[in-house]
Amino acid sequence: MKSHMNYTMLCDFYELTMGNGYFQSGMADQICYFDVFFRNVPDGGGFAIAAGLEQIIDYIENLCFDEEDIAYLRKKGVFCEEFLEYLRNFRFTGDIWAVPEGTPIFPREPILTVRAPAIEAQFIETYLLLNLNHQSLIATKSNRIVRSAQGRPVSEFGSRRAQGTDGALLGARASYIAGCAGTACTLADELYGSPAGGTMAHSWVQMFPDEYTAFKTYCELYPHSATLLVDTYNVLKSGVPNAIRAFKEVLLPKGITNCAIRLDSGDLTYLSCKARQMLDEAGLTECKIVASNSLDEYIIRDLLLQGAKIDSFGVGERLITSKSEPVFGGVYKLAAVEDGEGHIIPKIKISENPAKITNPHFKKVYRLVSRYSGKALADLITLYDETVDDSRPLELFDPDATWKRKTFTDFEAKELLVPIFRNGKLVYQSPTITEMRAYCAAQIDLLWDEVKRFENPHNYYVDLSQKLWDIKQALLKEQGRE
Ligand SMILES: Nc1ncnc2c1ncn2[C@@H]1O[C@H](COP(=O)(O)OP(=O)(O)OP(=O)(O)O)[C@@H](O)[C@H]1O
Ligand SMILES: O=P(O)(O)OC[C@H]1O[C@H](OP(=O)(O)OP(=O)(O)O)[C@H](O)[C@@H]1O
Ligand SMILES: O=C(O)c1cccnc1
Repeated sequence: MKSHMNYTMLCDFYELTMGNGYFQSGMADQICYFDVFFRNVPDGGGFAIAAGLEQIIDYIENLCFDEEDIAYLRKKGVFCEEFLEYLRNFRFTGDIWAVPEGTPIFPREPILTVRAPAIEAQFIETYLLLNLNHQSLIATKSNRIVRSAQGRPVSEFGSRRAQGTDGALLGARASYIAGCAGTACTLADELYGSPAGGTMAHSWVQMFPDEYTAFKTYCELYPHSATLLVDTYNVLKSGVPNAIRAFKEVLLPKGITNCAIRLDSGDLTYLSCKARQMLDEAGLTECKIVASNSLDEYIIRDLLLQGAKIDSFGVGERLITSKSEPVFGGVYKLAAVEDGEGHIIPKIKISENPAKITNPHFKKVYRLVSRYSGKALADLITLYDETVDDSRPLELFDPDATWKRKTFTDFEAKELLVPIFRNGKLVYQSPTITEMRAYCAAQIDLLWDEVKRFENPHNYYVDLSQKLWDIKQALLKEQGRE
């Protein structure tokens, strides 16, 4: 990263008023456990992809109020002087566990857990959520689009239609982790290493006296990366013929056959098939066809079903805004507190909607992967001090319909949440973005196709251990809800 922006004040005001309240009520140092989890996979998908952790690490490491912040808060007239003084030395001193970026995640399981003194744990909620929510949303959407392209590269083209600078930059980052081949966004490459590249705009073609001169000039300037936009005037009557002429006159004499055209309007199936035929007849069999124009996973799937001859896709607005479902819905909920003598007291949040009742206590998440098929079987949420013994058969049950039971054998149990901060100190070495991208692809490979399909995906099991289930039931009973 080039520069560190301090986002300490990017909190919801109630985090400060509650902090001031905890401070004045003598609860500042009470240790709390909060979980981040989400409830629904966007677009009715079978899984989501976690992203945004690196920005959270950066935020936590740089947490501090400066004199201007303190003066501003004093002016609000609601904070006591002792609390403002406390904020002067405010740092994060707690623990954080999280799933690595690129991990496939499922509803209701913790994807990040915070253990920290009350004020600190409460204070970081908004920044944590906004990062995980945004980048997980874009990673999830991007991965759907990438999968719909069935191995053909997808470039992220959305900066110009993104919702603000972070929407563009961090969206490009998340899309790369999730499988996009690169981005049109130059700064996203410089900052995060998502490879930047691109083609040309219609204005380039319009700037020249004629289309052929525009193409020829571009090929002369960039002989090794010429992708010519062929739809400014008429794709089949002028765009493709002029591109063929430019390739033949400028590139072929140099022995360069690696070139491309881009289609950005009209019927992409019809035009790509016709263009393919024309290129092949001209001997340009290696010339690739790129398509763009308000694409998403459904249109791409449709184009390929129709037999479109498209080699790669540029996808902008519908990816970078996750247009079809623009909210990820991750939440931050209190799961437990400590009583001062090291005992963990589980806490629950009740709702009329059973799906919204939280899972109490300090927890771990295991992913069970079959040694036989190599596929993920289920995730199991346990108490923090439970260990899954994967050398023995394990019976799991549906937490909402406990008579539905299944025994798993011959599996490997892998913990998903890894330590990120210990006593305020960073203990995690972030992988490179390329490693995250490779990890993401490998983890998605563990999922059955049934979980990955777009329509009515198979419901992946996220179960509770017996001990955790018992504690949840006991808390529900206490609240008269059982
Ligand atoms: N064969 C196809 N099957 C399904 N959808 C397609 C096909 N070809 C193109 N599309 C999609 O249809 C939509 C057409 O958009 P639009 O109505 O703006 O037409 P256009 O060709 O872009 O027109 P314009 O010349 O104004 O740019 C885009 O989202 C595009 O990706
Ligand atoms: O449709 P999207 O998925 O968002 O993909 C990005 C779009 O952005 C560009 O169009 P724009 O009209 O902004 O500029 P141009 O003149 O270069 O085509 C490009 O040609 C794509 O159509
Ligand atoms: O490089 C491109 O072709 C490009 C970049 C941004 C938006 N649309 C297209």
